Amino acid sequence: MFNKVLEYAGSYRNRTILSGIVILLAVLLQVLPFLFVYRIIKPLIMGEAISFGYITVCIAGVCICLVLHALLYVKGLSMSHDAAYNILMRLRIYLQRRLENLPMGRIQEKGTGSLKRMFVDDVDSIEMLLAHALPEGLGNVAVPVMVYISLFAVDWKLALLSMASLPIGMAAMCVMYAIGSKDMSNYYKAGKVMNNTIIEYINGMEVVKVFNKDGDSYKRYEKDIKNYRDFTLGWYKACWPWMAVYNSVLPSTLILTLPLGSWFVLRGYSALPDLILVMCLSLSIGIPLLKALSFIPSLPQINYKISALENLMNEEPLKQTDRDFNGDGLTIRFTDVAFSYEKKLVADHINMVIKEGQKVALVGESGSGKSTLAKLLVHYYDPDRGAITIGGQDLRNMSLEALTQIISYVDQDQYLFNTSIFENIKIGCPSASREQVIEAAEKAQCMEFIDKFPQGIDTLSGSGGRKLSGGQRQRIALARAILKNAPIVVLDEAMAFADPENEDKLEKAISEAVKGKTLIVIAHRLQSVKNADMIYMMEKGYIAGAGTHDQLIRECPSYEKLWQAALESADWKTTTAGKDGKRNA
Ligand SMILES: Nc1ncnc2c1ncn2[C@@H]1O[C@H](COP(=O)(O)OP(=O)(O)OP(=O)(O)O)[C@@H](O)[C@H]1O
Repeated sequence: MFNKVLEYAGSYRNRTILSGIVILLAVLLQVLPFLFVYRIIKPLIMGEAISFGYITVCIAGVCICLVLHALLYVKGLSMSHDAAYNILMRLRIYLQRRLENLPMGRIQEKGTGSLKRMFVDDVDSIEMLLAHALPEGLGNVAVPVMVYISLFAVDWKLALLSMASLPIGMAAMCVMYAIGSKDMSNYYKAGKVMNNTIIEYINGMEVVKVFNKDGDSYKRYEKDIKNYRDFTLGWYKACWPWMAVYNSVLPSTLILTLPLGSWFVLRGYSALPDLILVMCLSLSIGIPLLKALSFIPSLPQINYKISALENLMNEEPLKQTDRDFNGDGLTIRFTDVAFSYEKKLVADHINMVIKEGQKVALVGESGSGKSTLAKLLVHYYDPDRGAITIGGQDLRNMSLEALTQIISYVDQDQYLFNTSIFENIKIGCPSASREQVIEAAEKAQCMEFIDKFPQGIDTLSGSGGRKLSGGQRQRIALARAILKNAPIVVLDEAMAFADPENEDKLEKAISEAVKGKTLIVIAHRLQSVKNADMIYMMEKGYIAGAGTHDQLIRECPSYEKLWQAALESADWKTTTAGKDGKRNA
């Protein structure tokens, strides 16, 4: 466990080790006063003559040891904390770099809750290991070991007596550790579920209120936090008895030394001064032993968290190189592509050719795999089989930066940062001038709502773009794409938030964003993609048909069925619109 963490320590590794040595010296200075006490008690018991000056020197020795102990302990702890927080910082930076190299899709799947827990809580818990358990634990274990060795040099029989509590204490400790480790994964899972439920509860509060489901939602929330409480208490209850045993037995070094040691002295097997020395030193190691033991209950937890972090670090990174895009043209080609989420195959035998400048639509029922193909094209995932190339260059054979320079991807849920609308659009091209940003906003039909804000384009969009409507957020995303001016545009349900009022505006924004570019569009509304150069009909992860609208109507029954359904739905909307006089289709 220590080794795993120290691998990320870099130059702070030595500082952590040095802090351990300083604390070890501090613990030694905590034991030394007992030797001074022995130097006073022994002559008194043995009836030897000692002077007041001698006693004063011994007491001064005790005081100096205690002061030095305090100073060194503080110094050691400050060094260990300094090293620990620097290592945590390195670990977080390392995790962030690993995360950046993971497929984007995998990052999204993990969810904000669990990633936050790993980056914040799990990494924080390592502070205990580095700043305390490692330096303090080592010092507080090493000194008792040294003391025991010197006790053996004094009188091996008495030394054995003072160690009598060790086997029972150690056995109790091992049992506790085993119980702790066994139930750790359930305890951790319960924490994870509670974490996700809390985040979901907060995120979904609006929906819960709208559907008046306060009761149900709260019940699940309550169930999960109760579950966590029960797991935690169950886990502690299983560990506590063993903790009590080793906490009380281990430091009880006098339990046999006093009665049996006295008997040894009376029978002449041991010398009285040796018994006094052994008793004094046995007493001295009680505090360090207890201190060392105090870290043990948290070790299984920390070990588990470190393993979880290691798993994240060991996840297979996205396959990419640092090459620029140097393809021959911009023809996109999917060759026998297959892809699964976990073990579930969601796309298979995908063969598609999208020529430069073509407008191509992916259609099909919900869950048929359209978005997955878009995500594969923008390299959110690596395909399990087959290849995706642009201009003959495999996506895995270029850097993600190179790919993002030639593709703009707009999906239903574009994230807006809590900065101004201007900054949010500028992300599309960080070097763009204010005029260029405004021009892109105009082309994306954003100015009409931006002008209504008192601060115009400098209005803050709120966390995640909360101050804007879904349709407005989508138009800002399109403005980003217009500003980016990449030659390939992928639109996934770009009209998802379109209401009759802004449908026209969105359509205009889209036609500006895709002018003269290759377009791959995923749309539920078949009418909007009827004129595409090529339509791919997806069915349960396969391409069921490909061609123009007219070809598919003739040759692909599933497309024909989907088209009929689309017409019926349009009819229904027109009829309903006719009834209340509003335009709905
Ligand atoms: N992150 C994921 N993990 C596991 N399964 C997923 C994930 N994303 C999608 N799926 C599954 O993969 C299949 C294809 O999903 P995909 O989103 O590609 O379909 P789609 O045709 O775009 O659907 P829609 O039109 O509803 O957006 C579905 O069965 C879906 O449940």
